[in-house]
Amino acid sequence: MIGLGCDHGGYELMQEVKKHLDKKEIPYRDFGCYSMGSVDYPDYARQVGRAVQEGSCEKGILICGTGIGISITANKMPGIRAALCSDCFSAKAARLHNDANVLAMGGRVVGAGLALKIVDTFLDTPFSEEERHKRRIYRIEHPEI
Ligand SMILES: O=C(CO)[C@H](O)[C@H](O)COP(=O)(O)O
Repeated sequence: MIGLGCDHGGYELMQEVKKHLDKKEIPYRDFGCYSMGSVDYPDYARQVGRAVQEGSCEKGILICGTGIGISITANKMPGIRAALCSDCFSAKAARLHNDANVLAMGGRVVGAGLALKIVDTFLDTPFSEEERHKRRIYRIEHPEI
């Protein structure tokens, strides 16, 4: 299950992402927003972040205008590793190296064609399980080490 969240700046691109996931029969839960009306992105980042923290969603996709505010918010939540991506190389590395569990994108930054490729790359790439990456990820949540 993929958790989806956006603000008004990401709403249109999120509709494209939803159509794409529908075509691929990938299940998702849409936490909103549900229109182009102006909203506050922290509300949606937190709902998706909580679903990923609790395990009801395996991964999340967050979209605001730039992807910046929504990823900053998600990254303040323990256990959430949100990667703001505008290219497939970063999306792949975010999974391989960082075991990112949330993909963030900017609806005013990337076009739908590229965004859907980024989504596919993110969802299809497993974590590398390499020791150095595991150690570094552990250290993200353990600043005392
Ligand atoms: O990208 C964003 C946050 O990082 C927001 O989508 C953006 O700030 C919304 O702006 P506005 O209220 O002017 O439409």
